[in-house]
Amino acid sequence: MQAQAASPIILAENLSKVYRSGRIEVPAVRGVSFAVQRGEFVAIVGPSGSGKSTLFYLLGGLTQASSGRVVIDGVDFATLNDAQRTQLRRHRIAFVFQKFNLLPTLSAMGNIEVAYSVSGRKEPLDRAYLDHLSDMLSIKGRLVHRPSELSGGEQQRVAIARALVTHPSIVLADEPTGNLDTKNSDVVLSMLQHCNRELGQTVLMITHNPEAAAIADRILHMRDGEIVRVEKGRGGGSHSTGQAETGRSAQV
Ligand SMILES: Nc1ncnc2c1ncn2[C@@H]1O[C@H](COP(=O)(O)OP(=O)(O)OP(=O)(O)O)[C@@H](O)[C@H]1O
Repeated sequence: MQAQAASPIILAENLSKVYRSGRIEVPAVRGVSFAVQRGEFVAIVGPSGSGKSTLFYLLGGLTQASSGRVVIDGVDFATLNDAQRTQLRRHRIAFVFQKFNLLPTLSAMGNIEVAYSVSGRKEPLDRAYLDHLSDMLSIKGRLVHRPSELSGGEQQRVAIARALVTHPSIVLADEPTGNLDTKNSDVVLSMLQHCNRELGQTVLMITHNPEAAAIADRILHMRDGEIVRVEKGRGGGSHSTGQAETGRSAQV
């Protein structure tokens, strides 16, 4: 495979994942190659079962590829042991999921603090930045409450603050607006846009929602475990170069 001039922050090369259950094999991701440039906003869309979440887990190092490789900022996941992989994930990547995954016994603030401490950063939590995020996400007055006392939209906004307060270089979001009404979806998408445009963070978002996908620089369409089409989004960032070789035919 040809080397690329610009080094992508995320590189997937000939990536495949086959789930095996007894004698049954499900090829969920089939030979996918693409690159995401630093500061790019990429959306992944596709019908249910097309392999979006599996690709997401592979890119985040949450599951191991059956073949092919994922390289994050020059580091190949396959060269790392479990502890190193966790370390890379915690330092570079923030995850946002459709289900907010907040710990029920802790307040919103407690959730953010625990996640920050688990992230293993040496510097103390940036309270001023958290204040800024809380303002942007309109959750300032809600941080003392437990998840059960928050609406779904508020819970997701807390989850976004929790993800962003670590200043991650990559934000991976799996259906972040999937459980939200339009108003809350708009807040979440604006926040992702903000961290991409103003803070230069790389965002990769899976979505079923064409409106949400349209804010990206690039939209990758998946079907049957493959990327079948690449489309330019409204984001129009200037980063969409340097696709891996096999993704080139679909490049915009
Ligand atoms: N743990 C698993 N074991 C076996 N098969 C799985 C597993 N997880 C996913 N699959 C199968 O892999 C294929 C891709 O699933 P995946 O969840 O990645 O798709 P998706 O595009 O994210 O779907 P959705 O939009 O419905 O979430 C599907 O056929 C699914 O049934």
